[in-house]
Amino acid sequence: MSSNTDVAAERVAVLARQLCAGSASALSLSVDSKQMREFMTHDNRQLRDAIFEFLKDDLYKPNLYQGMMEFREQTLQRLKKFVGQRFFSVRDYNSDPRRFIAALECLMYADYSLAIKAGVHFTLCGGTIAKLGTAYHHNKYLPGVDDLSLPGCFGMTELGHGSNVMGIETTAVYDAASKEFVINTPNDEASKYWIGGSGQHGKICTVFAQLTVNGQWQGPHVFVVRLRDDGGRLMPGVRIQDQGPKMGLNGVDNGRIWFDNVRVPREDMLDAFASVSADGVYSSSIPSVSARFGTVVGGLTTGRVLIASGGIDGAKLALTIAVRYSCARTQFGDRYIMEYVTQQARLLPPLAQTYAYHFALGHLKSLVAAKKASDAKTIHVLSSGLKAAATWGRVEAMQDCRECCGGMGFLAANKIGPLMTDMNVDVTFEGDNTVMMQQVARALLEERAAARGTAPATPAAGALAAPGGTACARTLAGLLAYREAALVSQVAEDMAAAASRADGAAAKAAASAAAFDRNLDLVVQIGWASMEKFCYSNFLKEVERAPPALQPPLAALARLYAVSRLQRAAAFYLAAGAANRADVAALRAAAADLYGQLTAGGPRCAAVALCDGFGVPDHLLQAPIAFDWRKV
Ligand SMILES: Cc1cc2nc3c(=O)[nH]c(=O)nc-3n(C[C@H](O)[C@H](O)[C@H](O)COP(=O)(O)OP(=O)(O)OC[C@H]3O[C@@H](n4cnc5c(N)ncnc54)[C@H](O)[C@@H]3O)c2cc1C
Repeated sequence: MSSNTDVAAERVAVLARQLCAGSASALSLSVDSKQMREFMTHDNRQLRDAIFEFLKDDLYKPNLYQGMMEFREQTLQRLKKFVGQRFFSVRDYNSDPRRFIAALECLMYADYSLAIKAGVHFTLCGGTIAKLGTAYHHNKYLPGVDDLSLPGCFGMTELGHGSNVMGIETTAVYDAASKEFVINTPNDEASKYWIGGSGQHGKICTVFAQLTVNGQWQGPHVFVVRLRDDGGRLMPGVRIQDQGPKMGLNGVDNGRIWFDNVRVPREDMLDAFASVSADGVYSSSIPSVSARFGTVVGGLTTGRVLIASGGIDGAKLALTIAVRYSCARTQFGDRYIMEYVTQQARLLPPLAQTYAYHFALGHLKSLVAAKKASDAKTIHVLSSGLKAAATWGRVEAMQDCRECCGGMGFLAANKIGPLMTDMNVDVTFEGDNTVMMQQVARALLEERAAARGTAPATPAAGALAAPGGTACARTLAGLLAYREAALVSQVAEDMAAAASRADGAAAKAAASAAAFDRNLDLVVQIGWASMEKFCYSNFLKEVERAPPALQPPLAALARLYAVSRLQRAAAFYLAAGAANRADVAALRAAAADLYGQLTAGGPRCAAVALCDGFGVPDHLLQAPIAFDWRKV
């Protein structure tokens, strides 16, 4: 290829060849799981293999009998031993984000508490210092993050302010006489709440506080605050209450923090985007408080990427266990339980979806690694939407996997149950999912307003029921795109109508915002529709990119992903007139056909090989039923 134009032209041609290429229907699909694993591992293969090998250490074997305090100590020891290997550095957060992400991703397979304790320390604390700090902070703190001599916390949330971060009340007032910031918790609702690692072990915390300099409020800024001294004693003015047992994730010591006139040296405000001079002059290249705050939190998307990744990897673990078990377990004679269509309908769409999310995340990580300023908005929107879709998808997939393993799914040794409770919080932290989906919808509504978009034309019903309809990628993609456009249009028109009835710019903005809130149910659906449209089109590109032997099973999974998402939204398409009863029946038939292809062959079927293609090492899969259910 001689130029970018040629590359783009070839890409379009390749995709066009794929669209409506017809059904690749076959009785069964063959999958080389080793080749699939290699294809699925986009980056840092050697690093991942080395960490997986290291995690064979006995310290990382599950201990299901210990209490909370022992679990916390074990998690700390696990983290210390991992850190001692120096697989990566917190500096990779900026210089090699994919390496940083890959190293932390691997921990999730060993234990979610370990992954979160490491994530809070390296990503939320260390990454914030790396991203929002400058050379002074890097030199002062990052070595202590890398060797864990300064266990770190991230202090954003307050008792009264979770999703609304701009509303935090912790204050930081600059005292020019002492050249220090004075940090205070003005009331109990302003106490920092849920702060991971602060209950017992944390020594430093990146604290978000409302900054005032010379009586002028400048909005939230981030300060590195010492919580405990080298001996682990609380610093003057810092009060911490251990939050005790939680629903899950009990290897992490969450705490509640109050600050009472805590003095922080002027240099310890993270100053990549704003600074305060010794004599108390505030300066920033970003003039408005809201834009400044947007830039600050916009730089911290890696945490969200890792939570999305954890959700996807959690689904991989649960699906590998449940699919293997379902293809080996017999019931009512010698029928494998995977032969029941109910079992297939609960396990195979999540399998397809997990592949779709894995590839979507790969795309997101490549955007993060490319570090182009022009991608900032896309990264924000995609990381928000994918975090919500992947974690909500994980919740559902794991519950289905648990049920599909019958009583065995309830046995803690079989891993799915404990993982479900540990991971349950991923729909909430790093941005509540409902609020995350709003970010996606807001971006689309803004784009539509800027483009002065109009309502999309409704596709004619009957396309899916036509010959080859459900095998036509263009038809499937078109319907997914239509749902996004139609929902955006519906909400945009309601917001515009509300604004047109109000007088004056402020009243119009308020009326429009109220209409947005009235439509929040649709707004969340916009988020889903947008992720489905993106994940499917991205999946098709991965099919084209795959080695020829992998293309048929990947194409079948891509098709199942689209078909199952359309099935879910059948009521929408019927109500819109974009589908009829025959279309809905065609979707059901297509799903059944794909289930047949994926499960033909019993224990050696494509579904098992596709789970093996996720590449979860056996020593981290652990669940006895994933190997021989008769030997639990
Ligand atoms: C185990 C755990 C660990 C955590 N670790 C940390 C940490 O280390 N550091 C840190 O700073 N924080 C941490 N958090 C806090 C976490 O980020 C917050 O819990 C999260 O941001 C949600 O805030 P909230 O709990 O106040 O819920 P809320 O924001 O009060 O949400 C409650 C409900 O209200 C809904 N809601 C809220 N606003 C809207 C809206 N605008 N539109 C529609 N619905 C809305 C939500 O969808 C949700 O259903 C942790 C939380 C947990 C549970």
